[in-house]
Amino acid sequence: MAAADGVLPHVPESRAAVPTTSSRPRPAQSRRQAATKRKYRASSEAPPAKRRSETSFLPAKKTAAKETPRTSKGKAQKTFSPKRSSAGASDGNQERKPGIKTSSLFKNNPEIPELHRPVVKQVQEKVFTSDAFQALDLHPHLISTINTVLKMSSMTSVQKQSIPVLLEGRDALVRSQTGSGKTLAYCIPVVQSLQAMKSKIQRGDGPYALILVPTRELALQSFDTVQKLLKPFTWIVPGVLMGGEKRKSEKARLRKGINILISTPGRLVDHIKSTKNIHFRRIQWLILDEADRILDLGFEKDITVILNAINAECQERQNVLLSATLTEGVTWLADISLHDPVSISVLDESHDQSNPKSKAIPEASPPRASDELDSFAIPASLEQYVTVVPSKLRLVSLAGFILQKCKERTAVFQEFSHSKTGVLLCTDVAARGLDLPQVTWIVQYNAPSSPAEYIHRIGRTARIGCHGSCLLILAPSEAEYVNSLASHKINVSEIKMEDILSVLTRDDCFKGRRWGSQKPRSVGPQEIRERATVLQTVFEDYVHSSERTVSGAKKALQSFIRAYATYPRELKHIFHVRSLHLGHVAKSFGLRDAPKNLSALATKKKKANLKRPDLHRKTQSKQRLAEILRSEYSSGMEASVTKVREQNKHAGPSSQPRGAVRNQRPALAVGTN
Ligand SMILES: Nc1ncnc2c1ncn2[C@@H]1O[C@H](COP(=O)(O)OP(=O)(O)OP(=O)(O)O)[C@@H](O)[C@H]1O
Repeated sequence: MAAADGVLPHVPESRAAVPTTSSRPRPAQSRRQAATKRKYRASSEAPPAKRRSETSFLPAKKTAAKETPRTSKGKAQKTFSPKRSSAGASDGNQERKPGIKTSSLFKNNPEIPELHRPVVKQVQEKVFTSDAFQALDLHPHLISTINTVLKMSSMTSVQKQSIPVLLEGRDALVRSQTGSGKTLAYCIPVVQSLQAMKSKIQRGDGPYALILVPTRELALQSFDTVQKLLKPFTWIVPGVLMGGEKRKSEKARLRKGINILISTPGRLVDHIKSTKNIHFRRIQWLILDEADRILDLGFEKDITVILNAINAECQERQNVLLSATLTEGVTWLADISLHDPVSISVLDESHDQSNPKSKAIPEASPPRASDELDSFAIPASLEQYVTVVPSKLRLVSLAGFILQKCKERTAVFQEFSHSKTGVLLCTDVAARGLDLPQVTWIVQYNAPSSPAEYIHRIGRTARIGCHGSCLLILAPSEAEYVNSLASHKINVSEIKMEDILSVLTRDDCFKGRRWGSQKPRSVGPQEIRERATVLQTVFEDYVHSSERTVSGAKKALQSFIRAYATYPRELKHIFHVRSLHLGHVAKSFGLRDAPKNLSALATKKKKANLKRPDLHRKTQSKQRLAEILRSEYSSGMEASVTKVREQNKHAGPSSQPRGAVRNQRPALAVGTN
């Protein structure tokens, strides 16, 4: 048992607000076997009391040796009224009301394995150079805008390498780490070249540059940068198409004229198919930003449609493809979109700079899931941590961690009133490209499905040389994932769960109720358990306080479980729905038990899977489609949803937009100053 080996004193369980069942000392091996068996048991098959192991919070031997005999208070479950239990957190109320179960957080958990994480040498890139923008052959007004409006003086490495190449008129494939300044690496050359055109650009000319990005948030972010750079060049009009807005008003803006057009692929295809006012006659630049994400979201066919539409009207243009991670998919996209590109990789400056590519567009063949290259560059200023937490304790650990990272109350209040701190609860929609400079911690409440996804999520912090940290929360059965990260040269340090939960001892609002006239005891592991239980009970009381919140928690739980279906084959032995104890996972969403239909669904799916793998594939693909229909990416892009449905009809499950289900995975950004 890794947690707190040999350091924590034991407090008799029977005196706790949430007493444990007593158990006799058990040899380590049989405990391990019991843990393995439990691992494969769904909530409907809850283990009988006599097979329950002692808490995983203390070292096995010590717990066993100091075991307290069962007393009349030592029942598995205590009951409280929701009102009392919430209030009890602050007033130490001793009353109990029957009917509502209190969480037994520290029992029946699988053992937390010792993390043997290999230490690997991470790939690193230099972010900044000492070269000023003045060194580039740019319009003086553009330079002063960069200096005064954007408040930037020296170039980043990727900017120093890319801008001159693009100003020469070459196509480029640009790869550099998250938060290294790729947006300006293409925006500056686009603005420089368009303002310098001999015949001055007219608004009514339509698009000269097309910038494709995967999400609306990114579209707005790039639009903002372009708009700032265009300050001195008011005759060039930027515009954004991204769904969420009425198509009619987008059409009207297109009719008036947009010279630098920023769009998500789905929305653009929508307009290509339905809007007469869109044309590509004068396109001089095609930029594919966050190319890997564009592919992850299943936009391959949209990109092919867009390329064909542009090629039909104009052949001569500059093409740029940018990505933080290089995948086989990105290489495929480079093949179909770039002509004789310069390959720019900040990581490896000696890389072959001439890499002729054909401009012919092959059949859109979706890239394979396991297509990431071996290692990824991570900002040197980004500290990475992992914590192994049993499912039941996930929610309180997350809350404890957030509490730990926030400051004492008055300071927090003052900062909040100035909107400088906050916690952003988000899914993977915020994992790519978003530039939130104040974010100091990224917490991953569940693991990403690929190292590339991991890199993008953590890349929302430690941007442009700033300091940042990240925490990945893993279940005990998922601890092996650190080896998978290490094989991609990703190093993580461990934070113990009890160190996270110890923050609860700092505030008496988490104090548990006392039995009888017991004196307050010193702060120890038992105190931490009690307080974690109080916090969990507050969560459960809140969730169960209305049908709406219960239903929300159930949906979140369902999404969480479904997301397990999307882990690639090579990670299935680590992340598999069968390794989850649904009742325990339910607690991590504030539910007291696993919803009945959920376990039925899992069992049914398991059976179907065993008997008819072909049927299973079909069910899975239907589920994926359902997810896509609900996905946040689909909102405002009805046409692409219909199109996805069409694609599935004609091309079968292999053409499913990859990663769409992954959107449901929760990620979390914590911003503290
Ligand atoms: N030369 C520079 N000097 C200072 N700050 C810069 C410079 N270039 C870019 N930045 C800032 O760095 C941050 C990250 O830039 P950007 O979003 O372009 O990174 P990125 O490489 O596209 O990241 P990702 O791959 O995560 O999308 C932004 O806040 C941007 O304003």
